[in-house]
Amino acid sequence: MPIRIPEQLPAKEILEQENIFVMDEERATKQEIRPLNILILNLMPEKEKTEAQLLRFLGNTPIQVNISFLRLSTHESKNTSKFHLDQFYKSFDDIRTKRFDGMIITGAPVEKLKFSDVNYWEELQSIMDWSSKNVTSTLHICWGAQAALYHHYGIGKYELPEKCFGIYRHEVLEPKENLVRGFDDYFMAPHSRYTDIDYQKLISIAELKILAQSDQAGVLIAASSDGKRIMVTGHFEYDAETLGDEYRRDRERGVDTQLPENYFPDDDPSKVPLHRWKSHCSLMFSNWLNYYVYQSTPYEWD
Ligand SMILES: CC(=O)SCCNC(=O)CCNC(=O)[C@H](O)C(C)(C)COP(=O)(O)OP(=O)(O)OC[C@H]1O[C@@H](n2cnc3c(N)ncnc32)[C@H](O)[C@@H]1OP(=O)(O)O
Ligand SMILES: N[C@@H](CCO)C(=O)O
Repeated sequence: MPIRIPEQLPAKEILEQENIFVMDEERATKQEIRPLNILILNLMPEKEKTEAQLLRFLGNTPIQVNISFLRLSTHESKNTSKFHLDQFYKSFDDIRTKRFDGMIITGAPVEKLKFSDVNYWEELQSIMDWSSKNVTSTLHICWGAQAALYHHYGIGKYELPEKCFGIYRHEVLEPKENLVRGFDDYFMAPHSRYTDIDYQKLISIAELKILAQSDQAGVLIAASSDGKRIMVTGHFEYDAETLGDEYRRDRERGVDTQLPENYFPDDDPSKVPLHRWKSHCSLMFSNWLNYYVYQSTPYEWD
């Protein structure tokens, strides 16, 4: 939340130069407060796990947050029960006339497919177009980020020689950007994907900024300059055990997935991994909800 101080206080200028969020009294007296409405398009097969992972971080705010879950009508879910979806999820038709302050589009295990071969691609494109007009800021995760970069900016993806799988060190490239406000210069974050985005095309698009990247894993966070679209290519929201679960799942199925890098203590899968990215993930979600959603969304939509 911003600090409120008198307009003339000398510290105001110093703090503004450091990019600390300072609100003068005039704006503060005009600011109205209401709960935020956040929509989550959950494309992950194990939806209940993802719900808990995201809600854990969205719940860390002094502002009330109303959550709605969105499902696709053009895809029948194999791994989540119809009962759960009917009970807790809405369809695009249910919400298309509404406005949301923020939206999250999750990852999905479809990255090896061409976008057009994903059976819900057309519906997802309609939802992404709708989000441009009806949502203040949309946060896209992993394949959701690849889909947004392709759909909105024509940035393609390509298959990596080996799965990008582990906990990698990232550098903050734009420390004054609100999304990474308060981040350490370097921080850890998980990746779990077989594909990567076309970096040359990404840097050619003036509207996009890279906020954080890793020498090994590439771009982690990119954002449009107006903050309407945030793309996170990794899985910041994953629990401590998630990469280990994916590793064991693949091994049990005879898939030759390598050990997640920099993950198990001593690279020993029998040892319990530490959660070393939780605080930065928490900060990123708080920053997103505060600066890109709450401070930017209209009090009353037209
Ligand atoms: C790059 C990223 O975004 S990473 C995020 C994805 N990672 C994860 O979801 C990790 C957890 N997932 C898993 O462990 C596995 O997907 C499992 C165990 C749940 C299921 O694996 P499998 O049995 O091999 O595959 P299955 O045939 O059930 O399909 C898995 C999912 O792929 C997706 N999928 C596969 N083919 C298609 C297709 N043509 N179009 C759209 N979605 C597809 C679906 O989401 C499907 O799950 P759903 O029907 O429940 O939504
Ligand atoms: N995180 C994913 C990658 C698949 O797209 C998994 O291993 O399940």
